[in-house]
Amino acid sequence: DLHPSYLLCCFFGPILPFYERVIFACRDDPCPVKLNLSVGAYRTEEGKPLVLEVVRRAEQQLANDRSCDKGYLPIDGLADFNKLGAKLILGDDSHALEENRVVTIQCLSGTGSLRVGAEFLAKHHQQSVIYVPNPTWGNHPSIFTLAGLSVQYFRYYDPQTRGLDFEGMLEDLGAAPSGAIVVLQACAHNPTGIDPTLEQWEQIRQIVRSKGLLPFFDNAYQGFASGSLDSDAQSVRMFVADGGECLIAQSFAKNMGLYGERIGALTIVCTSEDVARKVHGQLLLVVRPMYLTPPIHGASIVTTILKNSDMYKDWTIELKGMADRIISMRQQLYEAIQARGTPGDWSHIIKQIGMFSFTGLNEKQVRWMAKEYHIYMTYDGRISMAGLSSKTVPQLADAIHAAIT
Ligand SMILES: Cc1ncc(COP(=O)(O)O)c(CNOCC(=O)O)c1O
Repeated sequence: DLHPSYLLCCFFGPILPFYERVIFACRDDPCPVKLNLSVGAYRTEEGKPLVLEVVRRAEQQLANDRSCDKGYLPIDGLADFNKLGAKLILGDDSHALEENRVVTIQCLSGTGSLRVGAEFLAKHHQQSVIYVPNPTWGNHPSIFTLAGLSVQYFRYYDPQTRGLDFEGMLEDLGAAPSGAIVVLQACAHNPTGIDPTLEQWEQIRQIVRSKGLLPFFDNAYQGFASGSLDSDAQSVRMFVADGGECLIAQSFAKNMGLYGERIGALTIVCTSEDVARKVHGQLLLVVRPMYLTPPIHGASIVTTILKNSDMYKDWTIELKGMADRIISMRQQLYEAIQARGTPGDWSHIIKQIGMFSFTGLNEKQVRWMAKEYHIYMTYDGRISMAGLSSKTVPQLADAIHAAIT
């Protein structure tokens, strides 16, 4: 009969994911000019979180609407949200939507969509092997393993070129067993910031289809990468257009700034309306014992914005503003590094896209920069470009120069 505290101590051992260790080290650093570049959330030029103006207007409209209540949503969430969210990623002219081959259910943001999809696949898909990029978002392996899938990796990042290991990726996908699930980050790859070109996506699509692999898109940054919702959806739409099956995890955390509302959706594109109907029923059986029904507020905000053409337009303007600020930070950091004559080719800083940049700094250099310059990033050298501002770019460029030379 183990004493309860003994059990707890077994669980809360010293091993914290490196992500948390960096967060705590930064939090505990008393330096007034410390710089936290490890958090994957947008910050303004002033370093503050951003609530979009259009979100505030939508919330005001909801607050004034006396017909709104706080009753349970259905298990699959807010119907209008599901419909509008599916159109956002698949496109207004999607044949899959016209042919009723699409199932979309509201889930707890991107993470919840990935988990529900993984639980569904573990239960119904004939292959339990799921391939993820190497490297990938740190939470992917746990989400899929806990759902009962067996995680394998395909080559993705080439440390020599600090770019995509495209040949290695194709070779690994070509060697995957038929029916294996393949996780593809739709845009703004986390942690590398490296996306395939459209031509490369087409080659990836051909090998996935020819090998009978099942694509599972993680679409956490639509519109946030390039500033265009349609451009950032091209990889997904390329696959859906060929009539094959795929899963898509959607998040409104980054592109609508709704991190804490936990609003997202899982879309499964099927080969027929009849299969879609059966898949929908099975998804309800996954969700009900997991969390019964999803939260209403975030879904109401997104639906209010997506169904009102003026609010939708205003959202796209604010969204492009966030993407443009990050792109500007990339350009400013690259120029500051160049101005210091820091050895090496740093063009990957401006070639990469989205929230993150894989700097190529090693763990020793990252730890030294934290100690000497109070600059914090994950130990794999990933920095959140959203954490930078025009004022702090010189501080980071100085630190990189000192760490390299
Ligand atoms: C690729 C990817 N998928 C999914 C998600 C999940 O996002 P959410 O569940 O908030 O929608 C995220 C969120 N990233 O978290 C920040 C970080 O890596 O520091 C993500 O990056």
